[in-house]
Amino acid sequence: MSEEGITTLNGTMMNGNIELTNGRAHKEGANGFIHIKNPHISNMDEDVLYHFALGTKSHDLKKMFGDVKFVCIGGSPRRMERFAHFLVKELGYNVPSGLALENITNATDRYAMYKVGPVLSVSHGMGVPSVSIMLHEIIKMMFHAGCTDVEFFRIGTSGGLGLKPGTVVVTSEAVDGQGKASQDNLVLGKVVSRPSVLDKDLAERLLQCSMNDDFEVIMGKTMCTDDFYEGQGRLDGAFCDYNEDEKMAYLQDCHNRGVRNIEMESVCFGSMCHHAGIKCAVVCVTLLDRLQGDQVSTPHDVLDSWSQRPMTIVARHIKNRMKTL
Ligand SMILES: O=P(O)(O)O[C@@H]1C[C@H](O)[C@@H](CO)O1
Ligand SMILES: O=c1cc[nH]c(=O)[nH]1
Repeated sequence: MSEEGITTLNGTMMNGNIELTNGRAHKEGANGFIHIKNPHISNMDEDVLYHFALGTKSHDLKKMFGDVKFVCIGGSPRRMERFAHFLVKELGYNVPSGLALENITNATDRYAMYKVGPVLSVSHGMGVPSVSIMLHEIIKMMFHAGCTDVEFFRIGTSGGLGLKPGTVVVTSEAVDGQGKASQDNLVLGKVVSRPSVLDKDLAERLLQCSMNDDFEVIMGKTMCTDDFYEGQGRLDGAFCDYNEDEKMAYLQDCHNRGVRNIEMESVCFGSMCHHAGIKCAVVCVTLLDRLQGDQVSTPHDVLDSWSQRPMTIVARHIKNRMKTL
């Protein structure tokens, strides 16, 4: 292990898991390090991050990503490219004229990734399987790069419950369709359940980034489902075995339990970041009020401008944090 704490892997036995921290010996509870709870990684000759077309031998991950302090993720590649351009403006970076921001993963089209100073903007596709693969690889990438004190944000869209469409929700707690704040995963045929934990302080700070904007920012629980249609109680999927009263009773019950919006990644995001010792937050705009209907019929140019709102909030937070780095 190097003194600088960046060159080699270091294994420590913790709570029955091999906990790898990149660099300096890791003290239990010490903040800042990315935790890879996998004893096999340190025995591997090379770690290929297949879906990003990156690897520990083919790329100098430390040089490419060692300075990253913020990882912002969202479903759509185009939106995350737009966020990168927005950051260039907000953070005052210069992209030499004639040059475009480069999609770092352009050898594959699974995910898109842009880097603006200490910020990564990465797409994750739709739903838990897609975001889970992406997070495994991005967490390992951060680990191999020796990154510390990294904050992760999901910047997304959602269906609101009892909110004016266009309202932004900062998630206080991510729960599944049964109200559980944990992610169940089938591993070797058995259910492995891990708590989904978002950082409360980070959520408060994000809420305070709301200014005199023409939209509201509120804090509330977010429900994460495995499906957009039946999973979110819609009546307009290809299949539906319940009636409108049953749908409304379910959504009203969710609302009564404090759920203010519904999307498809937050529980997994909170569970994987927490397992890796990463502070994380979820900020989503609501595209419609699910107590009023199911179809997203607002024109796309309006939806596009609404999807900018979570970016505005997170960019303000990043600017504030960068003053302290
Ligand atoms: O971050 P995005 O807006 O892609 O996330 C939500 C949840 C699903 O992935 C998708 C459904 O339309 O939008
Ligand atoms: O209703 C909605 C809107 C966006 N994303 C969702 O998951 N649900």
